Amino acid sequence: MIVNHQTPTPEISQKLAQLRLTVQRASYAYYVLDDPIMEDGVYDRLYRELQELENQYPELISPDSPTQRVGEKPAAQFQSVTHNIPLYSLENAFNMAELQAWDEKWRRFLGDSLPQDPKYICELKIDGSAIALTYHNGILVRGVTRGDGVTGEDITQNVKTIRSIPLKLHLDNPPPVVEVRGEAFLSNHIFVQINQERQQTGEPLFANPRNAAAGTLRQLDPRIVADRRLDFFAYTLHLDSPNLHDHWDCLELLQKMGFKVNPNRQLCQSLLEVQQYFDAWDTQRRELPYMTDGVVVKLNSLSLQKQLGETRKFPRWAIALKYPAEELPTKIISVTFQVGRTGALTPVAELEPIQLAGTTVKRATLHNQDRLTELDLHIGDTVIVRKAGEIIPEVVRVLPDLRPTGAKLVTMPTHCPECGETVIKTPAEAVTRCINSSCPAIVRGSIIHWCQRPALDINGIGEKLVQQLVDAQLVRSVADLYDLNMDQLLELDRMGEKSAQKILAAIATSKQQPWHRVLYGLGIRHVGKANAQLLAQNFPSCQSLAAASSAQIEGVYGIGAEIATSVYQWFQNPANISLCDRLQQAGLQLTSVPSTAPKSTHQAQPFAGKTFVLTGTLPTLSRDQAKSMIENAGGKVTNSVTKKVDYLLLGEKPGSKLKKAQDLAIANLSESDFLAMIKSANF
Ligand SMILES: NC(=O)c1ccc[n+]([C@@H]2O[C@H](COP(=O)([O-])OP(=O)(O)OC[C@H]3O[C@@H](n4cnc5c(N)ncnc54)[C@H](O)[C@@H]3O)[C@@H](O)[C@H]2O)c1
Repeated sequence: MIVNHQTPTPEISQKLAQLRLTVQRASYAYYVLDDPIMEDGVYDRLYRELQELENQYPELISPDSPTQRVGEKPAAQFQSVTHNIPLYSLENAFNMAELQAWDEKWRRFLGDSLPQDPKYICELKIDGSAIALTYHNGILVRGVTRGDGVTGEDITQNVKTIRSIPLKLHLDNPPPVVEVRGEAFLSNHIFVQINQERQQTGEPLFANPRNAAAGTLRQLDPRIVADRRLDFFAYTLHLDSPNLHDHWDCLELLQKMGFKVNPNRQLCQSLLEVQQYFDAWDTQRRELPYMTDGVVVKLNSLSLQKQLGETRKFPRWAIALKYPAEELPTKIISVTFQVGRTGALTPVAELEPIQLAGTTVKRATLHNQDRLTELDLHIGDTVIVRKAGEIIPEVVRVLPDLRPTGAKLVTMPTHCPECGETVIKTPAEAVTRCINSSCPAIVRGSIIHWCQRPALDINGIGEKLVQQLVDAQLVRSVADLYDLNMDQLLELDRMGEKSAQKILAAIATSKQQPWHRVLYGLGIRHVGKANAQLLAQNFPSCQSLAAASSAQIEGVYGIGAEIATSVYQWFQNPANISLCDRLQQAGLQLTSVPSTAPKSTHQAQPFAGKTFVLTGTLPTLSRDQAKSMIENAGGKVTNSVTKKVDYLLLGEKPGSKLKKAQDLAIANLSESDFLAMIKSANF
């Protein structure tokens, strides 16, 4: 513990009070209302910050600080009862270094009486709600929520509805008293089902299965509890017996007594093995039908556990090693504005760097003016940043309680930060745009897009070279790339003859790329890879597409009105027509082998009456694109897998929907199957 002997400044006291208030509010919403106001990762981080400040200034610790207790005292819905043995929380570790520090700490605590080769047990940390069960002579007499660890609520009637909790222990000679602890939880698909029902009846949705489980346990009507099919894994047995030497024995005995014990436990000889278990389960856990948020590491020996005992909040012999959060709080240092290839200005938050889901995040997108207004963002704000999967980090929320006094509101600029021209805001789009087509940022963006792999795939032309080419005014549009010569390239900084040759060769090769990639490369708004393919299939030449009416373009399955208008308008601009002419003269493929004529708008709808569910990431289509293609073809997209679903459109890293669909024998479609179905219906 770092103890600071300086008196806290008024700013520190104020910051700590604000932080305490925010954590208190979150804790109440989470434990008492089962309705969290922030992500767990965010809570954990703020809690840590509060803990660290309190460690630095112990005189500022107040007895009502969330760091001073386990959970919250529940609302007086059920009878409040004192636990026979306190129900502790677990200390958290967020990385291996913290796990190592815990290991050193308990070893230090034991001093000379350190045992030889202590073993660890790793168990999955089930994201449910802890309950304490008491059995008298083998009969369940009491079930209690954790509450604040000392007192909980008597929910015996509700506990009796959980089928995986034995009402009578499977023992011939049960001891007079047995205490069992474990986690009550809901499977993911029941959680989805409950929320669907709540949505239909207009009730607020549960944020996650854990809150849903906690909320269910505290339902006053046991019939509702029974209906929700809670499940239970036992993980602690309090029983004095000479035959029990370690935690592993306890888990086996619990199983014999008739409890479900999570089968994915492992005995580990070292922290390295613990790490291997933790890493392996980081992916495997996504296949489980219930949520887990970490691994609980426990010392196996019961005598060691006894020697170490507990602090006021945690056992010293166990720790929860949490999987990295995808949302964390940090601070806004400043906001910059990026101009994209379409001229759209994107506000970007420059952040105090944080480690998020395995990478350092320093910047996050703020999308557009509407988002800025919605967030009411001020410089210096503490914000929640999310990075899920491959998605660019984004600011999802502001914590206004933690705003510094006098903080400046962030607004969109009135002039383009690149070319200085006045920007315009299109009311229909929520986008602020620079409309100067020779704005260097727009030119650079369109050339980078042209050279990227899904477009013309010109190897060797990256952002730096594009910047040089535009700055030297050698390239003002993509067509200029095809006029570049050796001498011009050699004049650029750090450009050798070999590199220049390679670049010219790559530019020449790009002339072979098919029409749909040229179309994608043109960067017409809303025309992504899949749409470019669809359009090129239906309009086999640039000329035919340029001559098509908006209605004809919209007649292509998968092409909505917005895309059609954007394409149509693009070809109405004479500058774009002359760009296409120049590209054609340069030898690019603006025609494909004709296979079809533009489609009429009156085709049979191939997916009429069919219901689709999407899961995972598709190779080329975004979810929105796939959704609009299905809807344009007469189909319906829903979120939950039920018997009424006809197809599961399956991408990479699918979620639990895949398992559910397999159980219900619903047909899977890959993206290529799906595109083939659309295509065959189109021809
Ligand atoms: N989102 C919010 O606003 C908010 C507010 C308060 C708390 N929280 C979350 O709650 C957590 C703190 O809650 P907590 O005090 O219950 O601690 P915890 O959930 O971090 O860990 C302790 C709990 O783990 C559970 N557990 C699951 N599997 C277990 C196993 N195999 N062995 C032993 N225990 C197991 C038990 O219920 C135990 O009580 C934090 O992670 C925090 O993110 C979130």
